[in-house]
Amino acid sequence: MSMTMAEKILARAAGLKETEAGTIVMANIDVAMTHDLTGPLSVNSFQKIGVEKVWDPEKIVVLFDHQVPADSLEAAQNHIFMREFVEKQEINNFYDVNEGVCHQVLPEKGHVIPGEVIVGTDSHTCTHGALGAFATGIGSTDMAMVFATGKLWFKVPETIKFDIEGELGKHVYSKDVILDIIGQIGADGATYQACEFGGETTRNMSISERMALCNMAIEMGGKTGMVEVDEKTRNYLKGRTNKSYEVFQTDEDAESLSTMYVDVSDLEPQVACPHNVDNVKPVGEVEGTPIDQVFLGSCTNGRLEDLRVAAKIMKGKQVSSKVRMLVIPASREIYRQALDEGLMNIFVDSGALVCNPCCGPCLGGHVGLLGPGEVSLSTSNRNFKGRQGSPEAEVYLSSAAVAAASAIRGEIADPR
Ligand SMILES: CC(C)[C@H](C(=O)O)[C@@H](O)C(=O)O
Ligand code: SF4
Repeated sequence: MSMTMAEKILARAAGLKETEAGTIVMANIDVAMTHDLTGPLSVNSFQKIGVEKVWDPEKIVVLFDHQVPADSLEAAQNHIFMREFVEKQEINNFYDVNEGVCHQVLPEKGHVIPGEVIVGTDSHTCTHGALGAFATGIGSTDMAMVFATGKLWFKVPETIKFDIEGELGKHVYSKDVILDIIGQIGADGATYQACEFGGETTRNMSISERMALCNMAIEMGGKTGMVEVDEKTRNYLKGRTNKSYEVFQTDEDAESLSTMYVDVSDLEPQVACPHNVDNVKPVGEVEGTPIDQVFLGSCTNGRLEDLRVAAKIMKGKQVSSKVRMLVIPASREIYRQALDEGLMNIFVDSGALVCNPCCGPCLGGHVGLLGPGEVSLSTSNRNFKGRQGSPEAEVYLSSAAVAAASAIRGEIADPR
């Protein structure tokens, strides 16, 4: 039977020869991730079940990233609570306040393996599909069941394949591609679909760029984002994991597969305007919009390549006196590499603030919140009302290049 990558992975995880979209399967979970914000809810629910020990401590990853270091008494208490859980359950895969954002740290540390089923109590867990896994966000009570049994049921999703073709122009990146797609099909355009990104353009993208695509699958309602494993994937995994893995590919004649053709050859830098991710416009239409803050970071665009692009634009220039710019590398590894490459000097010399790897102001829970009436340009993935602080603030989303150019200009600017 012809199947999609998502169907094949879920069938494998459920111990079945085959399955098809719409079927309910009970899958064995390969990796279960929780963090400082949703972890306490998951652990509370787990404790209510009354099971003493988690099913397999080696398959659980606990990481602190949303409020690190603790910015409130509540956050500090959450951290204490989770550290106690980790110790009691003998969970070795524990990353405290110093590693960075879960969706960057998990792949870096070799927890993301092609063909595996990864669940996390965070909606952007779909990012990990960039390495050919089936990865999805789940609720905290679902996670409690995973902790107890190692299993979770799924309705097998249909797949929408984005066949992305064309060469990206100067200062046009995967962020612009995904914003364009979301703008076209809307915030519910791929509801409960496995969003598979393919085509020549995707194949030419780095793993970081593919992660940015998959990261935002949830912003169009997707169950997960995925990219087929290739040489780049294998190279990325080298040195990060010794685990052998199975590679699954979508059969072109799979029944539950639909395809959307996306031509990006004339694509301009894109910006998502307040207050919805699908309110997307070419940068030219919003050029000149005054901004108060620029946030370069997050699990969407806080990677080394993003920092490089921004540093190149900002080198020798000053951040506008009207703007606060926050640079937050997505992980310690990225931070370290950026230091080695001299990128941090460029940011600091330009007047930007460099913070420790964390989610930062992305969801308004930590450093750099916006006040009423303020406008932010952010490389993250959501711009909902109140997302980065005050409900009376406005958030625009863009690539790192648009963010850097705008920080210098003091208003939304075209990096070209
Ligand atoms: C805190 C967490 C539940 C949340 C998510 O699930 O995505 C956050 O990471 C976000 O980006 O909004
Ligand atoms: S960086 Fe933002 S989107 Fe990503 S996990 Fe953190 S809060 Fe969520």
